[in-house]
Amino acid sequence: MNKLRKLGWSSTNEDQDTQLMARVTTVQKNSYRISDGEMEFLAHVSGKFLNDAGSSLDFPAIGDWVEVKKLRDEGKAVINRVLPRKSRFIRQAAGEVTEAQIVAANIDTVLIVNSLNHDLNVRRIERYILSTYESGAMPVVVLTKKDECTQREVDQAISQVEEVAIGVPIIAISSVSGEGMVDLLEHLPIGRTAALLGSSGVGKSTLVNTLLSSEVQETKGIRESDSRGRHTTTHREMFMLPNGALIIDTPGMRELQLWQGESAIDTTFQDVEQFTDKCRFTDCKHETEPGCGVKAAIGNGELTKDRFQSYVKLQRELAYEKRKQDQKAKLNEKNRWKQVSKDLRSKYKYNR
Ligand SMILES: Nc1nc2c(ncn2[C@@H]2O[C@H](COP(=O)(O)OP(=O)(O)OP(=O)(O)O)[C@@H](O)[C@H]2O)c(=O)[nH]1
Ligand SMILES: [Zn+2]
Repeated sequence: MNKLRKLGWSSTNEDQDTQLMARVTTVQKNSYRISDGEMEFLAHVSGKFLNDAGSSLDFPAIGDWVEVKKLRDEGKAVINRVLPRKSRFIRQAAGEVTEAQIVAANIDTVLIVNSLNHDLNVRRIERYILSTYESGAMPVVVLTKKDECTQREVDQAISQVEEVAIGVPIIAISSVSGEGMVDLLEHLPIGRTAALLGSSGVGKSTLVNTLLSSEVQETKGIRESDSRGRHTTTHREMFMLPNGALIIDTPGMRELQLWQGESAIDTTFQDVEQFTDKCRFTDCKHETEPGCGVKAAIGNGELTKDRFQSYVKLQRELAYEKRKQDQKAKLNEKNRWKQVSKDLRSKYKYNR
């Protein structure tokens, strides 16, 4: 029981048989790393699970609590059930190929990370706050790189953010000087699970390292019982802080920023889009085409080049993410069917 608490097990599901419970710490291609707070297992879903699963949302995600059958000697486990989720982040389907996917589950607190020194994007923060509430988690806005700003700049940024983050804690920190870390840790108590959300370069990895560094050896907590020392090279996505809080830092959450950017691109780049609407050709690349509304707007000073460039950049990132996602989805689907048919084959053998 206590070992599960360490992993964030909460009293709301105390009627479960805790001997069978474990938490998903990493999702691999067709398998999962799970921990019961004492030992780590390589886990697969059971054949029945596969047969019963209606959609990809039914499959385990990082942060999920699962009911398992443990094969201690082998360090393996079979997942029979995913427990109801307290919160969940979903990456929405794009096109027909990609199905909605769970990115992470049972997150209590989302740290919405933004950098103070450049690019403080209030609209983006607003969007992240909304999706955090939608997921069932609570947001905390973290403004990084305080050491690079004057107090006046910090105050200004905070009051800007306050306008879209009513009732949301806003904490300015510096991973360099350590300022604000104590305030931040107040939102990360023992057994609480937090995840990081924020654009590239705002300092997410640095923040995790800073939070971990006070007693680095304790970060092994979740994985240390891997007696044979295998699988230790797996990319670590769930960390325990020295104070007992859990941090999920998964690429899935990092990609989420772009997926959400997509639906919000219209509102964020309305100023640009009013000009693309004027282009003569609907598939105008805004390069050398005649009758380009964007070129005209840049020419007469209604639109700045910089603004247009960041619009192009975001669109490019989105297109790239989408391609990557579609490819991954195809692969997943293929692997899943491979697994299903393997499963059927083994059942068939067994029945004879
Ligand atoms: N001055 C200052 N620099 C920081 C701080 N935190 C991070 N940085 C720097 O900002 C840069 C980006 O930091 P990362 O932690 O890699 O950013 P990230 O959000 O993890 O970026 P991705 O991995 O691309 O998502 C690095 O050069 C860090 O050294 C801070 O508090 N102060
Ligand atoms: Zn154009």
